[in-house]
Amino acid sequence: MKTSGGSDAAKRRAGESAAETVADGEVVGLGTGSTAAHAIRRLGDRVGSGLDIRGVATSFASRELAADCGIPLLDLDEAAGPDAPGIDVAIDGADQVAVGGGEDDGPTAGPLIKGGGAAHAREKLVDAAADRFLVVADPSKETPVLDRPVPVEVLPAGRTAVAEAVRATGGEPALRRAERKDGPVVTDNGNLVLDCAFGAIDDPGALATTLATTPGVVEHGVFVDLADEVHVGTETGVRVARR
Ligand SMILES: O=C(CO)[C@H](O)[C@H](O)COP(=O)(O)O
Repeated sequence: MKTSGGSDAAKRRAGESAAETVADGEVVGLGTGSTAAHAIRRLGDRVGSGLDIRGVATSFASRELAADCGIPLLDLDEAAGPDAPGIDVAIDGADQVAVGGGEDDGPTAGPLIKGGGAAHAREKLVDAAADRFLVVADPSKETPVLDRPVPVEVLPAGRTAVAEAVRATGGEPALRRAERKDGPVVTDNGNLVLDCAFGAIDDPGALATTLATTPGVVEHGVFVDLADEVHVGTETGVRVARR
């Protein structure tokens, strides 16, 4: 399991806080990464105590962990068809989340960057299909303005064309390389990832549209208008920002 960012205790508080909101009978999208893994483990504990849920995994890694934790699983196709149960809630991590001031009603949940684990294509399918999407994060992920490189999953044959298109919009693409093998990271879908630096992203919606309409792009890691709640674990508790 890839880990990143803040303390494991903060990630655990965030993941467990979101897992506690899941109710009996729900279908639950299971995110990817070290923070979402805490939510999956907590859900596994609750299943062991009688909670009746079914999970929809967002990656090979989350499927393996959920199976190890005893969570019954559905494929996304089984969960999302016209006569299917749908997804009640998804719990997933983020590499960066824009959290607004919200002085009267508390902090507000804004857009995200995801894909540090190269799972953002399936994550977006599952998170967007859910009635409630809960983001779990530690404080190192919060920012007023998104500025991390955006992971862009590309068809291998489109790698150079997409890189040129990104440069034409002022971005700087870098092919993600594997740490434990010579060569690139290959996603669960058999594609490559370009991490594209744009500096401060003043208009995430516009960037999302530009990337989504670039031929060769399978999916990008800008998630706009999807998060309903952001559970931020701290060293002492959990803060929740709402949409
Ligand atoms: O988007 C993701 C995977 O594609 C992860 O949710 C994101 O990278 C956060 O991971 P972590 O909780 O380990 O910091």
